[in-house]
Amino acid sequence: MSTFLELKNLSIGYKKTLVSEINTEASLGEIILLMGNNGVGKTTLIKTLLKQNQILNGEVLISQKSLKTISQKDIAEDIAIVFSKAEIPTNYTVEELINFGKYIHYPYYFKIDEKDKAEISEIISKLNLEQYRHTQLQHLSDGNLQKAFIGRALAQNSPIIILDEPTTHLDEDNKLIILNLLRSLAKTQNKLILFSSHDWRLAREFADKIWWIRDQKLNSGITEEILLEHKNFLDPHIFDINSNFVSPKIFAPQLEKELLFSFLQKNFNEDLSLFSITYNDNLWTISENSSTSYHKNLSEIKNSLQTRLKSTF
Ligand SMILES: Nc1ncnc2c1ncn2[C@@H]1O[C@H](COP(=O)(O)OP(=O)(O)OP(=O)(O)O)[C@@H](O)[C@H]1O
Repeated sequence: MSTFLELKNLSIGYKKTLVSEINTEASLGEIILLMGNNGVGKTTLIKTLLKQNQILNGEVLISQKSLKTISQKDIAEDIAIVFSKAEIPTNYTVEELINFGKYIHYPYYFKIDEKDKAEISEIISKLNLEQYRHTQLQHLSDGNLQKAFIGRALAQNSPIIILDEPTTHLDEDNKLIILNLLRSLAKTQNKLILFSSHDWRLAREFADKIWWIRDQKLNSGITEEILLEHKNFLDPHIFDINSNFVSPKIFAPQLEKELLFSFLQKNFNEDLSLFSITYNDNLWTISENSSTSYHKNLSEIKNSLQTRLKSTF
């Protein structure tokens, strides 16, 4: 894979610098998750790449061309942006929206030709939007709306697709559909996909790399390497609702780990660090010194821990 997008000593922001000395790169076929707390500058970075915001220092190279030499009009040849829900144009159908992706290449009076039409039909079918082809955007579900915007970006045929918080308004099912779709686009169509989110769980499952903004710096790396370096990102201690509660050691896949943590935190006000709880083959094992017990579900775990705590104290 060769580098397609390079950020060199890049500083971004407004009057005030938000992130400085960004040095990183990305290749076609990669999917990159842009992370960081509210207000760190994720949208500002995206706007800078789209030339909607001035570079404060350093440079951006797309396919070895400096962004400074690419006109704002031509940037759409390189980067497609997928809008979020807030920006729905009303009274357009799915097909009309996806057609717009083609217009960036032609003057305003242009009419799309047969080849473009065939390509648009293929995009609609790939996104499973056939039955909504003539539906107006305001009547679509959030997931299908997001797909229609992705369709527009695909019609644009640009090598880079950027999405600002694409999953924020989506339920879990739609989130998975969209993320799987993005992953398959990166891999099968060799697109470079950059999307921002607050959700670290998405990183592990969907991103090849993380760009992570903190303390005015952008850290970048292979997802698993960043997560190994910062194990606390994977700890489920996100919402500390119970100050006396101390978690047992939990050995389980991330989702089960988070759910068990959340369940225990709601039900115990004690230090459970003496216990280890392991999930394997749909069975939970509680170990404490030399005693071990097996449980099928969370309520059984709760009963067992309560009994053990009573006998300890
Ligand atoms: N046009 C502007 N002029 C000056 N400051 C701005 C402008 N737009 C945004 N900012 C400020 O820049 C900072 C970063 O904003 P930005 O939207 O890039 O953050 P973000 O990381 O995308 O946040 P969020 O996760 O909340 O979307 C914020 O403090 C914001 O108020």
